[in-house]
Amino acid sequence: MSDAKPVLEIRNLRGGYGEVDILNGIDLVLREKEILTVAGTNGAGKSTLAKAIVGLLPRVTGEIRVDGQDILAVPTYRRMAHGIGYVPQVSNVFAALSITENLQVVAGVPDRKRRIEEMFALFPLLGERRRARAGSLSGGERQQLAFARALMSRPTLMVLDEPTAALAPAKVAEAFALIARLPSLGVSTLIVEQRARQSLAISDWGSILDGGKVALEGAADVLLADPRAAALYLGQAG
Ligand SMILES: Nc1ncnc2c1ncn2[C@@H]1O[C@H](COP(=O)(O)OP(=O)(O)OP(=O)(O)O)[C@@H](O)[C@H]1O
Repeated sequence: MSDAKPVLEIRNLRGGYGEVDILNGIDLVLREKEILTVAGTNGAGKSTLAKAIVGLLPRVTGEIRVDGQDILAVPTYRRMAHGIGYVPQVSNVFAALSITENLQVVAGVPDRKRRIEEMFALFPLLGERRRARAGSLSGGERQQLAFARALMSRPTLMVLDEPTAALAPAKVAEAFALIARLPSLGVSTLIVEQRARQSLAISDWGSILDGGKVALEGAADVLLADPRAAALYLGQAG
């Protein structure tokens, strides 16, 4: 374990959508300016975990601490104030609005004009096309806008739900390169990802879920070299 301060601590997290539990007692820790990949088989509960962290899972028990504060009872719309940014798998931008408008409508951003310019400095392509409708953007550009929207509120914790799922294969490496920059912006990041090898390659830590539980966890490079992880969860190398 590193010595960095924990930003996200999850203890004995259980819950689901209806009667049946999808999360069956998850524990994990994400530390300051680190990246944690949550991988696992289809249906293991990865996206459900992301939803629980941002407050979108209807039934959940256990502990979710952000910067030491238990946020389990905090409603979704107030979790942003606790420093959480979220990029959902789909519907992550407003297609009918321009790029600038997509950034303007993010609630609760102090010094909004300056923050928008900071986003354009970070994503020059968005700045160049600021008046374009989001619906006219490519998948990769749309995703940059989704990231910019999530970063507007200056989060300390980013939750990314399968950030490469909707991208053309040629854009995947670019997306991981973008995520790899988040720690330098002071952001700790939890990535839920099916492309486990590529995601672990830019991560400090990994947790592999199976049946709503953590089946394997550890330093990302150790997991990448672990034959059990390779055989059961990571697929073929390369
Ligand atoms: N809104 C929902 N209502 C009811 N059940 C759901 C809902 N969303 C997901 N589930 C169920 O919860 C289980 C876990 O789904 P989840 O999306 O968390 O898996 P995942 O690990 O992200 O899988 P994948 O990699 O295939 O996206 C699945 O059995 C799924 O059918």
